[in-house]
Formats: sequence, C-alpha cells, structure tokens
Amino acid sequence: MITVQNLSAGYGKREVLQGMNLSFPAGSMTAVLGPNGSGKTTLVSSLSGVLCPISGKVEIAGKNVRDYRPRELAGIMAVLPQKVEPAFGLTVKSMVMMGRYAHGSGFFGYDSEDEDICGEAIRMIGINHLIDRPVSELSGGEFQRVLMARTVSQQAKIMVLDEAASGVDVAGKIELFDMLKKMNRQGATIICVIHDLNLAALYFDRLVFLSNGKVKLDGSPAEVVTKDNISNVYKTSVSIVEHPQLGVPQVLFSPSGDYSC
Ligand SMILES: Nc1ncnc2c1ncn2[C@@H]1O[C@H](COP(=O)(O)OP(=O)(O)OP(=O)(O)O)[C@@H](O)[C@H]1O
Repeated sequence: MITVQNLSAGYGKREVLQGMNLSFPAGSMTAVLGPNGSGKTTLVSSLSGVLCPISGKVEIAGKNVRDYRPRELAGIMAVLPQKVEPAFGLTVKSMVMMGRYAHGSGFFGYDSEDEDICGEAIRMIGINHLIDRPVSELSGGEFQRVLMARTVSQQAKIMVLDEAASGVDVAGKIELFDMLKKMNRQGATIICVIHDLNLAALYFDRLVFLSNGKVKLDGSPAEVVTKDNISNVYKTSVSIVEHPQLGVPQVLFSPSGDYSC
C-alpha cells in the first residue's frame, strides 16, 4: 500500500501539489492524468522519493519513502521517469541490465539469473534486434522501449511510470499496456502517468485526474470519463462514446473550427 498523506510539494517557493491525499492499494492499477503542468510528474517524483516534500509525506508499506535506502527502494519500486537521457556509449543490453541494480549479487555485480531476467524483458518488449546497439543511436520510440525493458527487468512489486509509452507507435502501446495489465494481474501495483484518455479508460481500473496540483477526479473510467468532467478538466469540448466490444467510455475530439470541405 502506498499512501500520499497531506502532501505539498514543489520547487523552491513554488508549491505545485497542495495538501494531496491519495492511496494506492497493493495490486491496484491507476492512471494519473491531467493537463500539462497539472503536477503529474511532481507526484511521480514525490512517490519515488526523489523530491523532498514541503510538508506531508509518502509512505510505502508504512515507511516514509524518504527513509528507504536506494537499493532497498529499488527492490520494491521500479520508476520510469519522464525524461531520461540516452547515455553515450551504453548498449541496449547494458542499459536493461541496470534494472537489476537492486538484485545484483554476482562477482561482477550481475549473475546468470540477472542475464536471463533481462533477456526475457528484452524479448517481451520486442527489442531483441536492438540488443547490441548504442542507446544514443536509437529512435525516440526505440529508446522508450529500452527504458520499459529496464523497468520490467527490475521485477519490483510497484511500478511507477511517467508517460511510459510516449513516442511508441500504436501497436507498441497496445503491447506495452497488455504487458502492464498482465503484470498487474500477477500482483504488481501500477501507477502510470498517461495523456491518452482512451488507452487509460481501456486498461486502468482507476483514473485520477489532477488539475492545478489537486485531485480533480478519482474513480473508475465509467464514473469519471463523462462529457462534463473531461470538458471541464481539459477546457475543450468532447463527445463520449461506448467502446463497441468492451463497453468502456471512449473520448472523441472535434476541431474547434469548421474545417469541413
Ligand atoms: N524543476 C522545476 N523547477 C521549477 N518548476 C518546475 C520544475 N518542474 C516542474 N515545474 C513546474 O511545476 C508545475 C507542474 O509540473 P509537472 O512536471 O509536475 O506537470 P505535469 O502534469 O507532469 O505536466 P506535463 O503533462 O506537461 O508533463 C509546472 O507549472 C512546471 O512548470
């Protein structure tokens, strides 16, 4: 269980999150959404203990996230940040192996089990063909997949992902979210920042929308993805339809002007 308790967090004197309270039960799968600048990455940085709160706290299994030692935290929580620079000279394989940091025990830091787990993550994410390529020479979407493989190889019970599938093509997104859903069904707690409302409604049990550093909406897709709610949060007009096979709400957008021929 992760709890966000009366959390205020920000940068210097700028308070972005204001008195936020949230809890993420073990085994839950939550999408965090909201307009640009609403505080999603600030929340992720707070959950991962990178950002020191102004007040309040984040607890994981009853212990303040800031009190965990880095290796101990990496053993229970895998974080995929929004911005990662592809380090010069690192190959895809060595970058994925970095996910085993918390587990590494062999003479050189990693053993054959670490190799097997990374190999499996690389196969699952479909980047076998890239394994020896330098990460600095990959396309944006390819690099994003490598980051995802590194996160998966960490085999942590909690996964916090900030725009995990940004830059990944449509089929790749489906593969990634299918995989996350499978991991969730196997017990992983997943918290994922995502901009795509329709994928969020398809895959996540709970959608939390932030607006100006506060929780604006929190509920199942059926509860929160309504015309009024989405129009209100994003200040744009939308239509809601039902997914023809799954029945979940899906959002349609229209151009703001009349561009018909
Ligand atoms: N390092 C920083 N220093 C100062 N202000 C920051 C910093 N990082 C973010 N901010 C500000 O904090 C606010 C929230 O930013 P945050 O990155 O959490 O938003 P977000 O919801 O993740 O946005 P996006 O959808 O664009 O990724 C924004 O107004 C942003 O300008």
